[in-house]
Amino acid sequence: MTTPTLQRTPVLEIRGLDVDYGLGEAAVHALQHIDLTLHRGEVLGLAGESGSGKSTLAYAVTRLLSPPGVITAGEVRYHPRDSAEPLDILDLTPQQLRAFRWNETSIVFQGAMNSLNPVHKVSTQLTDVLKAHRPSMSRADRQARARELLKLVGIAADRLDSYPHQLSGGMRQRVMIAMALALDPEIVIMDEPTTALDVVMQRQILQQLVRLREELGFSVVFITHDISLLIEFSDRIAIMYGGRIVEQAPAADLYRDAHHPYSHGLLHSFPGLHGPRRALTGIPGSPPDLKAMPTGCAFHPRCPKVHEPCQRLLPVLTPHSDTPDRSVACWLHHPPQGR
Ligand SMILES: Nc1ncnc2c1ncn2[C@@H]1O[C@H](COP(=O)(O)OP(=O)(O)OP(=O)(O)O)[C@@H](O)[C@H]1O
Repeated sequence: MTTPTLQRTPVLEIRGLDVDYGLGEAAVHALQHIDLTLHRGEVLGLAGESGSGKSTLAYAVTRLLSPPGVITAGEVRYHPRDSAEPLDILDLTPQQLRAFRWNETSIVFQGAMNSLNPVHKVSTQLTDVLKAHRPSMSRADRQARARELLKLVGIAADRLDSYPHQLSGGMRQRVMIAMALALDPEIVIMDEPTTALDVVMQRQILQQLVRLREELGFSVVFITHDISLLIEFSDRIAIMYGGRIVEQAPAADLYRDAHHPYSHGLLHSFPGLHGPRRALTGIPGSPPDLKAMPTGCAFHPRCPKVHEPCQRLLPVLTPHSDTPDRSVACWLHHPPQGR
């Protein structure tokens, strides 16, 4: 776990975000009422089983959702560093959106290292990003920036002349991270950035990313299936289940004491890298089918703590009264009143 010097200034505020795949009766509600804040300089981890909506959230906030995905409600407010006025990303024109992407935010997708163009040298791929978005930059400056970017991610500058197939998987992934940082974005979204790599390489790359974040001050949304990596490298974690956030907490607090039975199950489905041994229990059953969601709390059919209101009433994400930094959507912690 990192020990951040967190400034609690929001850089991205997601409010009431709903995303469907498809229209009308056939629509699948992939995200429902997502409220989430990314603070400047923090690493926010997103966890949840396959199909819980993590990638949909990443695509929606960058307006990269392709049909049949549609944003049906909500706001995504971006706070530029030098401006008092936030922008609603969902209202940006295509031209504003182009400037927003790369300049302000960038994404490293799942399996990104395989998206390098095999017929172009690393230098061309890095300088092309600069050419497209910084047209006034001279050729020499672009080359210098490309060298600097490779150095940032721990690759020797002489690799600029390599083709992707001449690099290892770890190096290709570092090149993708260098590309994501090319225009000094405020937000970097990493969707399973290191999954294809071995564990040692994954940790090295993430350690470097966290160091760069401290040096350059960007914020990170980090999505991975690997909960131990998430706990180690995130400042805060949001747990998703069936298209909703069911718990949010600082990573250390979540690790010590998860409030939602689903978070508890996720954390006890993997062996921790540090700390005392704990019994692995896993989670019985499988993730919900979004086309036939259970009534009440979507987790209730799998929940070891299920009790009366859970089948009937949907719990909403509610801040903890003593620690407002934590919130949970569970009737165990916020019993229904008068219903
Ligand atoms: N193009 C699509 N059409 C219909 N449904 C989709 C589409 N893309 C995603 N979904 C559905 O939306 C839900 C959320 O998917 P998403 O990929 O965001 O989950 P995820 O948590 O990122 O999963 P993973 O960890 O496997 O990447 C899933 O139930 C999925 O079936």
